[in-house]
Amino acid sequence: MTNLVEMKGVELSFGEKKVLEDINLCIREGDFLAILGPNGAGKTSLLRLILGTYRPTRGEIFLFGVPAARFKERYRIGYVPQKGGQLGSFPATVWEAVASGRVARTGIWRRFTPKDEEVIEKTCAALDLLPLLHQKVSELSGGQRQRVAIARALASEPDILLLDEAAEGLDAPGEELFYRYLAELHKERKVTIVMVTHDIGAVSRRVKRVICLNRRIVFEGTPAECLSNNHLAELYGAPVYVPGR
Ligand SMILES: Nc1ncnc2c1ncn2[C@@H]1O[C@H](COP(=O)(O)OP(=O)(O)OP(=O)(O)O)[C@@H](O)[C@H]1O
Repeated sequence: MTNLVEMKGVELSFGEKKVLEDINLCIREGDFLAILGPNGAGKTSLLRLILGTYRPTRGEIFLFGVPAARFKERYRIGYVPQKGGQLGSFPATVWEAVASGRVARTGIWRRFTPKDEEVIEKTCAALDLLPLLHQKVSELSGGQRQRVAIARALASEPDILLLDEAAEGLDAPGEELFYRYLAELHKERKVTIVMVTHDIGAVSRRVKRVICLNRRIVFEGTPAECLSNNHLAELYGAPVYVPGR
């Protein structure tokens, strides 16, 4: 099985402040992984290392087998930032916003082919965005914008999708649709999924593997192992109530 992401002895510091330490991590093709951890644990920073927006202070990162600094095929990594990034001020329609995600694959100079347009439309359909295609993103609700952010990340047909608290702000039907779509992406389109989340209930039901992060990786295993051994209480420093357990 191919390693899509490999981190070896990775450390990240900002000045004197060590944000991540001794990170050894493999994300393999077909993984469905959740990263849990308290506020400030370094979860977003870990995603940013994968995205190449942060460089490690120490250690090595390989993306699809290539050293991260030399990795060019960025479209293979889809990213949904916390709260959908700055999509709220996006001066564009839903279709344009999602299409801008496709540009990561096509490059800015090439016109869209019918196949590009088909992918954009299918992605919008899967996230129930077809009725909103011509609306301005700035006029949407937070949950609708979040779906646009997810569709935008998927429009480049990435091999791996990084989601930073992406279900936050979705209502119950929106959340159900979101998880159903993730499961389908993972199963049918073989997209590898890495989600940073605080939603332990959702994690325990849906993912295959959990990583608990608090500057270091303090646990790695199945959701059942994570829940059965009090790792969460240790991680968060207090007992954790998990709905449905
Ligand atoms: N560019 C930066 N410059 C300085 N410090 C930073 C920078 N980016 C992150 N940090 C610090 O790194 C630490 C980890 O931040 P990070 O956002 O990765 O945590 P997190 O686990 O995602 O937190 P949350 O659950 O609150 O989103 C924090 O103390 C943060 O202030």
